[in-house]
This record gives sequence, structure tokens and C-alpha cells, in this order.
Amino acid sequence: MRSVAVIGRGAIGGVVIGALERGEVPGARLAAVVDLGDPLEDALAVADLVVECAGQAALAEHGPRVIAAGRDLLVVSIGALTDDALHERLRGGPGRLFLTSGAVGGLDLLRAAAAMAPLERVRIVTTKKPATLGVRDATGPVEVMRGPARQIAAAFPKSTNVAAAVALAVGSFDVVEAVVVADPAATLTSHVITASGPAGEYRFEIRNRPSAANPASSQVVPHAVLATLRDLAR
Ligand SMILES: NC(=O)C1=CN([C@@H]2O[C@H](COP(=O)(O)OP(=O)(O)OC[C@H]3O[C@@H](n4cnc5c(N)ncnc54)[C@H](O)[C@@H]3O)[C@@H](O)[C@H]2O)C=CC1
Ligand SMILES: O=C([O-])CC(=O)C(=O)O
Repeated sequence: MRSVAVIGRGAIGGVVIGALERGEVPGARLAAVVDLGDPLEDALAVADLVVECAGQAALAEHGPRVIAAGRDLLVVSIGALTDDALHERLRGGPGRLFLTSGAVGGLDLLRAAAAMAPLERVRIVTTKKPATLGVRDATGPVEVMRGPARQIAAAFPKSTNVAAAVALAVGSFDVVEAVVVADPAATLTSHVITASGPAGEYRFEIRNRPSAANPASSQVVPHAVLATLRDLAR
């Protein structure tokens, strides 16, 4: 039986916590919850697997101690891994690092295509309601930022972790261009991922319903986390 600690009781963590409490993940039980101001050490004493659902800053704060204590770590705020030094520490063990697919899909195919031969062009265009991106007064779609995935994932820590997830899947932060669009008509959050290289040409269009609790996050994200938890607890 895996003993799970969840960091963050927000839109994502709240759903993960509820499912664990209801026994919806066979082989796993909720051992602890860590939110702002709670000591991580108490959770590390009772959990062997920690799920970060609290944001990039929280991952940087807690992640290294989780791994150093030999606990496994499942990460939602993947954009924090744009910090190479943090990524190295989290990969350094003895705990193991796992990433959620979060709000997007196709990462397995992109990983395979990039393993066959480096992809030549990869782009992710994320479109969200302006308020979730800190944009005011947009009357139509506005391109807020375009740049390397490393830069975009760090600039919008609550909204573009998916750009980092794509970059890690294809094995390069440099080849991935990320574009952020604020659109008042974006009832659904969309992520359009395109890639091409020797393995072929790819286009994934994802249109997610935003979470009511936090419209910056897609509702599906905690369910991606729970899917990985089910695999890890099997
Ligand atoms: N990989 C992906 O596809 C996605 C990743 N995310 C990431 O997940 C994060 C969480 O998303 P939501 O649950 O929607 O946010 P939220 O704002 O609803 O909840 C965050 C929770 O974490 C807690 N928290 C913040 N700092 C903390 C700290 N240092 N220690 C412990 N707890 C702390 C807050 O008090 C709050 O309860 C986002 O900031 C984003 O980085 C979000 C959506 C998709
Ligand atoms: O939930 C989403 O659609 C994407 C998101 O916020 C992120 O990648 O940080």
C-alpha cells in the first residue's frame, strides 16, 4: 500500500485528496496534506510518495527535500524544471521523480518520435481566458507572449507548465516554441501542439474545460495525476 502525501489543497490537489480519501486509488491511501505553512517533515515521516499540486515555487521549495528523503515525487508544476539545477537535484535520487501528463496528451508519441531522430520544429499554442493570464481589456484574441518553452513556462508559472512538459518529452527546451494567446471567447482552454521531424508530422489539439475552482487550470489535470497514481500504486 502506497502512503501518499499531497502538497497543495487547491483546484488540483483538492480533487486528488478527495479521490484518495474515498479510496478511489486502489493500493494507495492518503497519509498527509501539506499546504502553506504546514511542515513538510511531518508528511515525509508518514508518506512514501509525495504529489506536488501547489505551484512552481512550492516545487522548488519542497521537491529537493522529498527526493533527498528517499520519497517518490509526482510533479504537476513541471515548468519549475526549466531551472536546470533544480531538475538535476530532483533527478539525483534516492527518491524517484515522476511527471504528470497534466492538461495535454501526445507526449508518448512525441517522446518516441524525438528518440528516433531529433524533431526539427515543435510548437505549442495555448489559448486561455484573458483573466487567467493577467490580461485585462482584451476584446478579441491577443498574442501575449511567444518564445522558447523555457522562457514561457517560467513567465506564466500557473498557466504554461504544458510547454515544459512538451519540451521534456522531446528532450529539448530549445527546439520548442511556445505561444500564449488571451481570448475572451475561450470558453475552453486550448493547447495546440505541432511537431515535425524525420519520424513524421504531428498535430494534437486539446480543448479542456477550465476548473471552476481555478480557471487557469484545466479540470482534467487532477484526473491525469490520479491515473499516474493508479499506475504507481498497482
Ligand atoms: N502540468 C500541467 O498540465 C498543469 C500544471 N499546473 C500547475 O499546478 C499548480 C496548482 O494548480 P491549482 O491546483 O489549480 O492551483 P490553486 O491555486 O488552486 O492551488 C494551489 C494550492 O497550493 C497551495 N500552496 C501554494 N504554495 C504552497 C507551498 N509553498 N507549500 C504548500 N502549499 C502551497 C495553495 O495554498 C493552494 O492550496 C499550478 O500553479 C501550476 O503550476 C496547473 C495546470 C496544469
Ligand atoms: O491546465 C491547463 O490547461 C494548462 C496549465 O494551466 C498549465 O500548463 O500550467
